[in-house]
Amino acid sequence: MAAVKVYGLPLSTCTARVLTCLIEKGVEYELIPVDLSVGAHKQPAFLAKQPFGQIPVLEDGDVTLFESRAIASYVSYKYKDQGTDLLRLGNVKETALVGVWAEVESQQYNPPISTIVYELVIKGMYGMTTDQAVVDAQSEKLGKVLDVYEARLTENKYLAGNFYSLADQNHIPYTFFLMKTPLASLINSRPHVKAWWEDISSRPSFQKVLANANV
Ligand SMILES: N[C@@H](CCC(=O)N[C@@H](CSO)C(=O)NCC(=O)O)C(=O)O
Repeated sequence: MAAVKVYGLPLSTCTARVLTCLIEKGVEYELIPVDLSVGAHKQPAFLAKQPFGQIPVLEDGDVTLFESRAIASYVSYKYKDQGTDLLRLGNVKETALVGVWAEVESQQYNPPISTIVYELVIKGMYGMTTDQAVVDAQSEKLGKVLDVYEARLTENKYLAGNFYSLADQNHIPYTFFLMKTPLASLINSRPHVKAWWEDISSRPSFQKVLANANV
């Protein structure tokens, strides 16, 4: 029985963000499915773990956490001496740059890409109609963010420097879904961004998340 429990669904983007981190750090975990389709995440038992009623939640002994990025940071720090060095704690400048680009993912990249994925992927799963005006507006915003990434990745193999880090890793789940839409062009039209995406998404950790989700 693994000490670490993750409540979520294997291909929910935010659950995948946590699972990818656990695997990259070589941490055993048990995934406990939460059936969103029946509203299990809105029931009192789950709300007691996650007051906003969203997945994922991580339980590690007497620690119960939510917010996937905070969970990934916790895992990266607690298990800093095993698996990939995702926080670069031996070099304060590198740690700081990991923090900058992890925040860029959350504040600049996530808002447009999560809206695009909702409109082009999630809505379709529930027979809802895409709002193309929203997609167009968010595509323009994401394009501007990716222009910054293209310039950064021309100088550095990864976002925080010439090392893979949590900053890169946090991008993977939503970008995976974007690449299944016609707006994959936003990534593929930028050569350094495209090379970066192909590199980070081919890592065994994320490939194992996909395999476990039968994708
Ligand atoms: N900022 C949070 C977002 C969690 C979230 O939206 N979870 C979704 C599934 S993943 O896309 C969710 O639980 N949706 C159901 C709902 O919001 O009711 C995080 O990073 O963990």
